[in-house]
Amino acid sequence: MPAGNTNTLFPVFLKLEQMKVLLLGAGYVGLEKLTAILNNAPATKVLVVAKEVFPAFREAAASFNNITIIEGAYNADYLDDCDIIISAVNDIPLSIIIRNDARKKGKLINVADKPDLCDFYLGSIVTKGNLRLAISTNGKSPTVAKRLKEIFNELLPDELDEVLNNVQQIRNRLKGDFQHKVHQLNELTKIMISDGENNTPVQ
Ligand SMILES: C[C@@]1(CC(=O)O)C2=NC(=C\c3[nH]c(c(CCC(=O)O)c3CC(=O)O)Cc3[nH]c(c(CC(=O)O)c3CCC(=O)O)/C=C3\N/C(=C\2)[C@@H](CCC(=O)O)[C@]3(C)CC(=O)O)/[C@H]1CCC(=O)O
Ligand SMILES: NC(=O)c1ccc[n+]([C@@H]2O[C@H](COP(=O)([O-])OP(=O)(O)OC[C@H]3O[C@@H](n4cnc5c(N)ncnc54)[C@H](O)[C@@H]3O)[C@@H](O)[C@H]2O)c1
Repeated sequence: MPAGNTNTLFPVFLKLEQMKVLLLGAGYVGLEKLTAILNNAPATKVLVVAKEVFPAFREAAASFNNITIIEGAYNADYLDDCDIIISAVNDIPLSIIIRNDARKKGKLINVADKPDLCDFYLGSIVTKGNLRLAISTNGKSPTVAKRLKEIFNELLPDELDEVLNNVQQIRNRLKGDFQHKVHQLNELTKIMISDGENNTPVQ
């Protein structure tokens, strides 16, 4: 392990729209997590189970026909027909029960705002067209993650999406073996890491 690397989280980008998410709780935190899902992967099938559904939550879900809401208490059977779980029930003993039920059934769970109970964390997300950056502070400070998102949003040019589309077109047109293609694509994109003055790649 490289010296000083204390963050052992392994980042992945899920094709959430091909999955079924169980969201437990439809209050303030539940709404934050629903919004995170809908902002990033709007066609995801989400089953929401909550004893009480807050009006703002209902309103946010209303225009999506892929969100099903069941008004009722949690029961472990709900875990069976889902791929991953996000729990926002605002009740620590219940959250521990849900986490243990998920473990027994081999399902990954995020217990909102409870790092010790999570199998994975949600990240703070920067999107420029096809480009997506996910930021985590290893759970140290979601507020800093949010600020970094704002900084990257400002810093990254909107034209990046055009660059991605252009390079993809060139990639599709390139002939030759794999190594030749890799070389061509690396030459083509060298300018992105040059200092602009003398085209020297930044080390
Ligand atoms: C990134 C983001 C994604 C999302 O949720 O979509 C996210 N939290 C966001 C915002 C945010 N959350 C909180 C505040 C209030 C200020 C503060 O407390 O700092 C703010 C800021 C705000 O809202 O302004 C409260 C909070 N959150 C956690 C704790 C518990 C603790 O820290 O121990 C507490 C205290 C609860 C309490 O005291 O009651 C824990 C987690 N929150 C995480 C993710 C995971 C770690 C991510 C990482 O590795 O950095 C992790 C571990 C688990 C998880 O929930 O997945 C989203 C950014 C949205 C954006 O980009 O705009
Ligand atoms: N900034 C704001 O606008 C605002 C507004 C409200 C609350 N808050 C903050 O948000 C926090 C509370 O939000 P929250 O989302 O954690 O709690 P919450 O009370 O808003 O929501 C909890 C959800 O879990 C559900 N639930 C509880 N037990 C259940 C069970 N056994 N089965 C199924 N569902 C169950 C509830 O019905 C509810 O839908 C507090 O810290 C509060 O200060 C902020």
